[in-house]
Amino acid sequence: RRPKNFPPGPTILPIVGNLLQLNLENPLKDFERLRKTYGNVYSLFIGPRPAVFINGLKAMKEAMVTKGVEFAGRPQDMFNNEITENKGVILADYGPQWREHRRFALMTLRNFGLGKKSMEERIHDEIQHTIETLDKSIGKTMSPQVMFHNMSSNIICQVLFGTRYEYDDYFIKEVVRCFTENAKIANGPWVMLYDALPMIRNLPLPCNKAFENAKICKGLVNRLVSEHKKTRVPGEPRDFLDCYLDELAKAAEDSTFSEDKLILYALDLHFAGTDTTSNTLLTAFLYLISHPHIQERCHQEIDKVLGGKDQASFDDRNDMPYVQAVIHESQRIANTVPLSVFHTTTKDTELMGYSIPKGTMIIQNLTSLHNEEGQWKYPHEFNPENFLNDQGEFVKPEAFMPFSAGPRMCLGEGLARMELFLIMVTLLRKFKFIWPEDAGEPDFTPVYGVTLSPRPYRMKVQLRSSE
Ligand code: HEM
Repeated sequence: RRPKNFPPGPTILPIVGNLLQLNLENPLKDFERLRKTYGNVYSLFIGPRPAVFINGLKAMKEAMVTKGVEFAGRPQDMFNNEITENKGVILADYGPQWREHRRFALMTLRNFGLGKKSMEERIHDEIQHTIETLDKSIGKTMSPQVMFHNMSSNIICQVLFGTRYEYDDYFIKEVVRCFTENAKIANGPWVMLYDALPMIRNLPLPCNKAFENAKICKGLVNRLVSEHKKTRVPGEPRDFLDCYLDELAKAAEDSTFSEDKLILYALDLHFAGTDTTSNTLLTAFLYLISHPHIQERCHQEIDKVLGGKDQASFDDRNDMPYVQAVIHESQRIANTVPLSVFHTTTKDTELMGYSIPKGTMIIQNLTSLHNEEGQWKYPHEFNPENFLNDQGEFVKPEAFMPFSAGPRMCLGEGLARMELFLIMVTLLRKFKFIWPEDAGEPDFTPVYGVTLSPRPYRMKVQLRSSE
């Protein structure tokens, strides 16, 4: 039964709750349908566990911004907590471990961005390797899937481990494979059942593959930690691992830092920084190759602003309103993390007049913001005009929240935005990307997972200087 004044929802069945009313392969359409029936704040039972769904800008702002701390918890004792052994930052509950590890990650990202070699340079270095891959495909068609994953993975690897990997290196191939597989398993049908029905947890379920993948990744990062311990110079950190080891050396007794957390913490950041940025890029390029007039306008603006400059800098975005609009529109349409990361309430609270007890699971339906009627000029089509005003200036509507909002908001937003801009501008400056004539109609329906990804596609690569 729903507690008194709890958000409404469909009838709850014993044991399974509302699971049978959802398409477990991809429940996003069901969540939209339920929103139409029950309003912007409704509830569903995942087995015996109640979950409140938040839709639309008004309710989202009240929860995530106005009452941010009250909604800043994370569910524990779920499948994904077991995978990360409660040691990272993404799934850590609201409290000292989360706070200290979040602060540390933000500080490290900032320091390695502003240090000797700026983040912009690191990103540009990696883009050069991608350009080498693309150069080999000029005049041909190629699949961008793994390329963008390798690229995003390497950028965050430089911060975390002080190194990048050749695209055929075992480390990056395995890590990218494990991340992409686990992103689909992590909220797939078997995990929904695992979380809902504790009695099945010891069975050999297909989702257990995620544990094997996590073990492989842990082994790989463990090797890096051991190497770092041998070669580091205390007080002269080369990367995130060194910084953490330095921090451990001076940690107070009540510190939440510990060596056994380091591997999963690094993996947390590596995963969060890989599958998100690359799926956003894949979506952006899918739409650019299927909307050649939009790509052409980007080419014109990039040529005009960069002129004879060697390379783009992140500051150039201020002179490129159209490109900025295209990137943001790609993020809106990509809707890369459609349900954000699940939250919980940290105390008894209220939302839009409903009462929500402490510890209730909160699911942010970010899709509901990105296609909300009244918030966008063109909510249901790919159109950069959504981010341009009548003067052609770039504007960001409030309902744009791909990184979520409030205390748990994505801590990699700054890095991700820099990557998206520099990668897209640099690649579009040099190449024209074309939908292959024999590829049929593009399929824009994304594949469901913790991150949405476009269906695999191919693109033809042309050198712009040869046009
Ligand atoms: C386009 C790229 C990205 C998107 C769309 C994205 C989106 C998100 C979203 C929706 C959340 C959940 C926020 C919440 O629970 O309210 C999140 C959390 C997080 N993201 Fe990102 N992200 C991106 C890139 C990155 C990158 C590059 C990093 C690299 C460090 C990163 C690290 C994290 C971390 C650590 C969290 C957990 C924060 C916490 O729980 O306090 N993300 N991200």
